[in-house]
Amino acid sequence: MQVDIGNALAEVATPGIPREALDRLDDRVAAAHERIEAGRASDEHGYATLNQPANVDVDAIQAAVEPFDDCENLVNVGIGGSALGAATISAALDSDVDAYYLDNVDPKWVADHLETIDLSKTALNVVSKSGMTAETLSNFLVVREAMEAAGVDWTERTWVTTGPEGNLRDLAEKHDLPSLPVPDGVPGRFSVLSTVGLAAAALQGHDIEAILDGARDADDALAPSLFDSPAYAYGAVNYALDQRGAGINVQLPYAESLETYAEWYSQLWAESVGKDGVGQTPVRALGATDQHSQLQLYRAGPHDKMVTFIRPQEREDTTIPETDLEGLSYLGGLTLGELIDAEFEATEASLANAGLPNVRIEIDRVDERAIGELLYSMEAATILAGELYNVDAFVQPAVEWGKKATRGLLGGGDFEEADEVAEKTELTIE
Ligand SMILES: O=P(O)(O)OC[C@H]1O[C@](O)(CO)[C@@H](O)[C@@H]1O
Repeated sequence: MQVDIGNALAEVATPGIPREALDRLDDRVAAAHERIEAGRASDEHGYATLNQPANVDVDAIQAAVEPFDDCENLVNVGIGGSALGAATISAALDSDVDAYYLDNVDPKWVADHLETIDLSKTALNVVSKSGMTAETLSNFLVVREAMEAAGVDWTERTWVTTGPEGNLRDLAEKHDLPSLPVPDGVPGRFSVLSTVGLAAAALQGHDIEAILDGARDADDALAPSLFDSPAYAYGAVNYALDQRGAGINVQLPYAESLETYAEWYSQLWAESVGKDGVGQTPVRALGATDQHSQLQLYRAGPHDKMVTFIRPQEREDTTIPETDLEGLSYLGGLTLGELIDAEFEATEASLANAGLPNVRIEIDRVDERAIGELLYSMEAATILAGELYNVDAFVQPAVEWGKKATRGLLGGGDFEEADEVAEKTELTIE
């Protein structure tokens, strides 16, 4: 993986990072790296994330999914870190198994899926670190009922990935379901390179050893200087630009297979650094599509953002047929890969020309090893940024109020503010 930070420097960008400021920041990166390495050495909560490749029991994962190797579909019920990592790998890589990620509790969306998926040929993976998440348990109960209605023995089609306690662990024990543990000391959003992300990948026939090899490549590339470490360079530049006013970071992958990656990155970054009034806001976008949507704002709007361009250096390709269409004959004989790469470079140049800071991330190709390297690198970048922001990157207390309010509104628990859940003045426009 390569990270080009040239378009984030003050020589070309506003806001930009003066080179001497980056040199000073590098001293903080070195100290942060030392802190991270100490946390890894003692398998400290959160820092243990970066030890994942060595801690994954690949044989246990393969054994857990082996009973389902006849399935045509995977339904993964989970939300947040219990879905987005596995979904990122599914979206990136080809498989004969159709994977569906039921994370949201949109009733029509869930019902439509259950009407179209042949549940008799489906493996159900229920994933929840806590085993208590309302969306996940509700969707599991709905899918189980649909399986029963379809005459499918759900206990023969289900495995569970969860912590040592909670409703899902109880369910697995009660029905003797195959189950996988979630790793200790790894917050859900950081758990893709563990059972949480890799079991679904294994079931889809992906080479999880190659994914872990890519993660090891990224681990090997960590160094006590941002100038020697692509992952730390990215985390440090995001932080430094945020400090200078680029409070938004647009994730702009130029590959449909990386669109879900932008969603995964958004949770990873936002839940990790969004604390104590600080934290850059990740925005999910897609190239070339958003050149016809948001680019106007990126180039001519406020310079309160940076853009992260991501692309594979190698692509499968398709030739554009010759044409005599007025003004478009130049496209004939080119390939769609040449076109999207030209758009990538032209859009990057357009933003650089307008002085908007941007960073280029390039991976070799969209395959297991490169995906593993990208995912691990972003985990390391986020952990480094947490050190630079001086926040605890491994908790997410701000999500709890809403959860309690939801339970309070539904009678699922005491929540004294329930009747003040949405304080607003009456000004409804009809
Ligand atoms: O895996 P669980 O415990 O169901 O949590 C799902 C998601 O919910 C959160 O805890 C936020 O509410 C995320 O951090 C986590 O990835």
